Amino acid sequence: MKISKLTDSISLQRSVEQANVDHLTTVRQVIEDVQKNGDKALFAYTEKWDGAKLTSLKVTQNEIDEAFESFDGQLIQDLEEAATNIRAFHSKQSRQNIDFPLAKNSYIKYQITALDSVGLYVPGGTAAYPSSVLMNAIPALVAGVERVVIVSPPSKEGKLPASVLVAAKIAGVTEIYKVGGAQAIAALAYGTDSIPAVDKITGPGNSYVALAKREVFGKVAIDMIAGPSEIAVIADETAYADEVASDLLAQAEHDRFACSILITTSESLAEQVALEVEKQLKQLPREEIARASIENFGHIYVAESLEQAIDAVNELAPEHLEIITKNAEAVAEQVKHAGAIFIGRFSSEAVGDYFAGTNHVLPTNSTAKFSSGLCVDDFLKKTSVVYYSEEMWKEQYPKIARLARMEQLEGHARSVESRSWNKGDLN
Ligand SMILES: NC(=O)c1ccc[n+]([C@@H]2O[C@H](COP(=O)([O-])OP(=O)(O)OC[C@H]3O[C@@H](n4cnc5c(N)ncnc54)[C@H](O)[C@@H]3O)[C@@H](O)[C@H]2O)c1
Ligand SMILES: N[C@H](CO)Cc1c[nH]c[nH+]1
Ligand SMILES: [Zn+2]
Repeated sequence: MKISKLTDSISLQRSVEQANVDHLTTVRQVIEDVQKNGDKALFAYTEKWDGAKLTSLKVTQNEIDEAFESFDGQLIQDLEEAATNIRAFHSKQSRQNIDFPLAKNSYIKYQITALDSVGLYVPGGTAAYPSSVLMNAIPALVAGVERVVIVSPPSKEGKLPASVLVAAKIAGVTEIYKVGGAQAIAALAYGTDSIPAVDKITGPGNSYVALAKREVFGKVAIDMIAGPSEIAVIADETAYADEVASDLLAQAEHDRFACSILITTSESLAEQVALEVEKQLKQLPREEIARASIENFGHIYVAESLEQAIDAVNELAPEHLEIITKNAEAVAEQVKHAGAIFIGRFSSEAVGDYFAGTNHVLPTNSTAKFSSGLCVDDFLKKTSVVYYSEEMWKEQYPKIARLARMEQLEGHARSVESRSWNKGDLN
């Protein structure tokens, strides 16, 4: 792994930027094709990129039940416990209503409603992500969304992994389609004969998925740009090099475009971590992916001070931030921009990826500067409501009419005044 001194300019904007341009061209063609040719295009792309020849996209109840019955009992228990933790944390998230009484028996408020339909993207190109089923579906169901749809790419045999179907059953989702990538996002946005369109698409995926979500935004809502995974670790001389290396590799193994960055105040830790990464890479079954990610987008920076490291992280706004230093909680309080923070050596990112109860669908590519991780609010809408009594209107309408005329909007002024035209109806 490359080691250099921390300067002002470090970035998560991977040189994928160039690759993204190519990916974007593909993504735009795919979306146009799905819009025009519907299911036919879905079948063609599924054969091209997933190697599966399908004649129908929908997973049957039978397939879900069979997967559940033949699945490892211990893993079902573990998934159920993870689901319980995720549900507990997300159930605490507010559907906070603001009831705001005004004078003269009037009021304004928010009316909070769940979205009617959402499409959850569950990645599956190079690995199965049952954990992403739970992370997407539980907040949607806690919010009260009626139609919750999962899309995920099938294997060459035309199947979804049993683990994904089991997690869907545990979460309580039954509408599942075997389609992934940009074509799945296009289908959810525009609808096809097999897949009726949804109102919002959430969930993580590779750069094709993330770009496709960005392209269909406006036709549907999206949660955020949750692309190839990232981690930044701030560590000082108290950290263990082998532990830090294992955390960097845990992200690198997700994707060739994943990004793992260590910022440390200890030169000696920097050197040891670099050696450890090389050693541990060989122990990973996904060595090839992890190595490509580390070689292209992995970096160790030596900072002059903890303050410099924190400033750099706030500039990076990484998807995940681990803090393995003395007084790590105090350091965490100084972080403004990160998708999720993991404090201390016993809270490695994998704890949150699977189990703690926080959400692992998180903003990447520095979008944590303005986006949050997936939560119940992503599946809710707030409609403002206004009720003015006649007395309230009588007192306020001249002010409102004046403001309208200030904007030279005579129609607005007349509209608020018009209630005085029919005097017979007033008290
Ligand atoms: N940010 C987050 O919250 C988060 C969470 C979990 C996973 N992830 C990320 O999800 C991603 C999972 O990636 P994945 O690839 O394993 O699965 P994926 O499901 O995201 O993508 C697989 C699909 O990509 C499409 N594709 C592959 N090669 C293509 C090509 N050459 N042209 C057009 N389309 C192509 C195919 O349709 C395929 O079905 C990783 O990047 C991982 O880091 C992110
Ligand atoms: N680290 C991923 C988010 O970037 C989430 C995940 C799922 N499974 C394992 N990890
Ligand atoms: Zn992970």
